Amino acid sequence: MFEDDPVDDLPAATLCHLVDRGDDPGGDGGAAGDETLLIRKKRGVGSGQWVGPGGKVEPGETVEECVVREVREEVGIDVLDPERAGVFVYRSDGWDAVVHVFRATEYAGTPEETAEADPRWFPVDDLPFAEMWQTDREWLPHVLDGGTFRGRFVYSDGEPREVRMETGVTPSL
Ligand SMILES: Nc1nc2c([nH]c(=O)n2[C@H]2C[C@H](O)[C@@H](COP(=O)(O)OP(=O)(O)OP(=O)(O)O)O2)c(=O)[nH]1
Repeated sequence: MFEDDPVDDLPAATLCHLVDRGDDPGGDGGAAGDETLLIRKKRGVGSGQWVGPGGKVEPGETVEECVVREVREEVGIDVLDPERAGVFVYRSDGWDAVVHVFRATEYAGTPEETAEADPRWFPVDDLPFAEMWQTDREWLPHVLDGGTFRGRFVYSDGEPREVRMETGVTPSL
């Protein structure tokens, strides 16, 4: 899957997909059923789109530390039980990365808008795919359903040109 990629040299990044189950997920008075927290990114790579919170791993930081820090910085909550759900190599004209995807169900605090992100809960069966990275629709349903994946997505001119994915595998490189 990653034989042609310099995975050790690519920048690492994280994404967090928080799933809230129960009668009133998110505590926002919304409908019953599973919901997931997405942010509308205000700046950086992919700004304007809906994505899971996350960002680049800093020097000396583990991916687990990164995902907790990024969620706190972007929406002001503490994720308590992040687990690895997937990993993908992302290649494009201007930005390449290894992206580590986490799933979580426990958190402390209430998501708040920050300078970086506008958070909103979405029903897991009604996600805004038209305003998301195109290849997220390939893997996000598996992650929200408790599954795992590995993928390789090559974009050029903003369009996915190569899409490879396997599910039900250990989410490591
Ligand atoms: N959902 C989704 N996110 C992706 C894809 N490819 C990709 O690089 N990303 C994410 C991973 C990182 O979270 C983000 C790029 O980092 P960023 O610009 O948000 O980093 P950051 O918030 O730490 O920003 P900075 O302050 O470090 O510049 O883009 C993709 O295909 N789908």
